[in-house]
Amino acid sequence: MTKIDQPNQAPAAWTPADNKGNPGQGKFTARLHQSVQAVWAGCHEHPFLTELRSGSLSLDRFAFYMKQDYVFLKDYVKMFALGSLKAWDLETMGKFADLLQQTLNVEMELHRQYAEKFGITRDELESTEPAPVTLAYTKYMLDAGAQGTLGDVVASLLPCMWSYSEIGSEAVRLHPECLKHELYREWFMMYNSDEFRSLADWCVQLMDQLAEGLPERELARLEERFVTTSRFEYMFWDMAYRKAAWDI
Ligand SMILES: Cc1ncc(CO)c(N)n1
Repeated sequence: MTKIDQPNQAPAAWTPADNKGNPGQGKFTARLHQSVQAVWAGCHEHPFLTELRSGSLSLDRFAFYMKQDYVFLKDYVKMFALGSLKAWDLETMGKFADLLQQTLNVEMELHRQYAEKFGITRDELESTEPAPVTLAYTKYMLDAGAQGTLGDVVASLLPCMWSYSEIGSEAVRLHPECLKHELYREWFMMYNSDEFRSLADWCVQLMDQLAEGLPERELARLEERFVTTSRFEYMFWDMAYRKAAWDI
């Protein structure tokens, strides 16, 4: 397996299969990246992220995001449990088990501490009711993972890691002023960290490995998973900006 030299950049170009049965060229993740270009660009340019970068995002919008993200993380770690369950080799099983333990016991505690800085108590986080978009996103992802193969688990998870890593690194590279806000800077530091980048790279490489030799019918299903959770990523930003909870 080749190392991706430029983290957060699309892997080498991909060409589709021809109609004579010859497979496409290049990495599957290049095809995936291509298929969500408009969706991910929509995320980068969504007012939630443009205002977060400039520091003008209102604290109540960010607090709404933090609370829903906590709900999201609870199901996100269950995807790691599914990853461990569906993997066949000890190395991948162990990697997902590590991710589960690390996210559940370390990242979520950091999330609770970070939320406190916005005046959100631990009780408030624990008792947050999932908003419709959060519910649709997490339950779609868990269902895709539960019904499918390890490929479905990874394809559904990949936009979470890869898009956040891209958002964090592009923000710091192109909009370094995002590190000036006393509260939001921590968020950018986290998603621009080497640790998060290597997590995203690992997930990209695993996706390519799992896609190798699969028939087009299965690749198309994995692509659909990837596109769907990418669209949910967009909707999550939009939900937070509009603070869209249940309205009935
Ligand atoms: C909604 C969402 N997607 C991805 C991540 C990255 O971990 C996150 N924290 N929240």
